[in-house]
Amino acid sequence: MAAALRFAGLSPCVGFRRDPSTYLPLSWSFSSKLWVELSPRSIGTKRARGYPRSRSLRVSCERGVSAFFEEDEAERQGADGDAAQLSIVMKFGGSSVASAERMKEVADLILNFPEERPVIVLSAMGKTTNNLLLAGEKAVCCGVSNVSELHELSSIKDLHLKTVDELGLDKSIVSGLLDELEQLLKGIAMMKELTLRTRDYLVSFGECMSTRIFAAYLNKIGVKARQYDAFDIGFITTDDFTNADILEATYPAIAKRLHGDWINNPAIPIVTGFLGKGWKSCAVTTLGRGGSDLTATTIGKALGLREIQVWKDVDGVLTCDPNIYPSARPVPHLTFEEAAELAYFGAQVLHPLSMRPAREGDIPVRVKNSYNPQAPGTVITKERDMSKAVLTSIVLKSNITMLDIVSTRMLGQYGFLAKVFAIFEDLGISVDCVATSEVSISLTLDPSKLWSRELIQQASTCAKELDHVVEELEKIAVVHLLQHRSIISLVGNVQRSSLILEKAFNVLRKNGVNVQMISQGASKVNISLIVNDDEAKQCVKALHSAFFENGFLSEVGEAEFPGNGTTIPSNLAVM
Ligand SMILES: Nc1ncnc2c1ncn2[C@@H]1O[C@H](COP(=O)(O)OP(=O)(O)O)[C@@H](O)[C@H]1O
Ligand SMILES: N[C@@H](CC(=O)OP(=O)(O)O)C(=O)O
Repeated sequence: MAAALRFAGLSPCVGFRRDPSTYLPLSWSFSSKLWVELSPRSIGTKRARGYPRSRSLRVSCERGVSAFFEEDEAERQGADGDAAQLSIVMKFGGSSVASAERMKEVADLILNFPEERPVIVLSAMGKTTNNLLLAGEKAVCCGVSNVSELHELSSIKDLHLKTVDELGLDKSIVSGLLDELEQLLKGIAMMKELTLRTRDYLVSFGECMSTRIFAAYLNKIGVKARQYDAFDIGFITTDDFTNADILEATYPAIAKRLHGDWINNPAIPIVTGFLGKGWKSCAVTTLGRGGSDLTATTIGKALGLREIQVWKDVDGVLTCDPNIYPSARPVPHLTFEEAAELAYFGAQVLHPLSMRPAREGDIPVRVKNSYNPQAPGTVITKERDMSKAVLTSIVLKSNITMLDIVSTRMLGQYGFLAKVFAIFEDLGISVDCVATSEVSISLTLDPSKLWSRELIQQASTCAKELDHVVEELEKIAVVHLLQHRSIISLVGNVQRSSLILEKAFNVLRKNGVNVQMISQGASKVNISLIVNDDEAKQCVKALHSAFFENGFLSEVGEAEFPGNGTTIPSNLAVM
């Protein structure tokens, strides 16, 4: 859904957003000051068909100069011919493409929907990203001559060469990248340093290899496919290596590239998840762990697709992390807001930012199980019937740091909260949950920033950073740093917060647990309870039993899941 526009002899490209109130940068490389606006006449028809019918687009620059453009003929033809449009995006995570066998199954799955014209987004095979990160860390201190012997490097090589072999493909599809990877690790060993920028380049090998293998396999079995590296087709990000944000300019750029190629020579696009290109550095960036979900929703919005599918190894978004509670059940329907809150508060199943493009584009997201495609999965949409909903899911985020901050001045001191938050702003640390009075404040620190540092094993840096926060706060307050806490988030219909809290506190009281802080976000879909780390898992199990397994009024009730005879563990007290 892109159009090439002619302007003063240039052909900058734009994609069309669905929201008529928003404007697009015409082209990130062309001029960030130039914006494109769809003429009002085009909005209605575009919403209905996913493409603007109007041929006239008004373009204005900051000084108010306007001009009219004409769409490129070839793309107009493509856009008008509905049969030619790409229709959905399907993202397959690492577990879905962990082996040759799995890749064949994914190919079958795609072929089972011949009426769809999907864009495919793939993550790295199995545990490849973790192995790349570990190999990088070991390379820093193992010495150049020992790099070839690194266990993680051997695992990566074995997995990819075996997969290529079992799929009957040529070794050359990955051998060049594997050599390059080894050279990179030797470079890291020589420098004895692994910067965040190099780390992102290092992990990018995972997605670069999985997509090349899969595209080659599809071509081999007679299904035309084309591989794309996201950083080469317009995924423009900030330069925050390991946690980059996608910039607005990405949408028109990828729409133009994917749509243009599809019109000229249709082939299923196979795109690397997780990766982007820093807008200043032009280096490879990554979108944070699990970032392929975000790649998929970004493509969905950019192309105005009908549906975004994320294929996992579970039957959808579950009522709780199955690693904590194996009998957790699939949640049939969620709103974008609920899913975003679940992801933000720690449910590993979705990337925390992945709901944003889907919500902005109003495109349904379906979470499906590639190991069990028959399962209905979870559908995530803008709205759902909340009349019977109470609790949707319980999420646990462990190893949280909590701060109790009490003003050293007496009551009536205005500006205290502002001063506290200014300190966090200065230090670039964001806050998760907050509870306040006029002179005191309890808060938890957003661990995502600290997590990424933990990943690179800079625990000492992390501790130093916390010391620094406390030092600054102690200039205006008495501060207690409380570590090893957990946030239990109750995501659901907070219109019924009294009911949820009554039930939850009864369960916690019977289990002898004292809640140390409670916070209800403005989003009104989440109540967070802070407890000690060592009590948290038991609490989640007890809460899950009480809310989902005792006939308690809940949208996820027995009627929808007949025959689920899960028993309550005997060591838990529930209502
Ligand atoms: N509420 C939840 N619902 C579903 N899965 C969850 C939830 N919380 C944690 N998980 C974990 O998330 C995993 C799926 O996410 P992820 O590993 O990122 O998938 P993929 O790599 O296939 O994209 C599941 O295997 C499960 O262990
Ligand atoms: N491979 C990356 C990106 C990703 O999204 O992976 P997955 O879809 O397997 O969670 C990671 O492990 O973080």
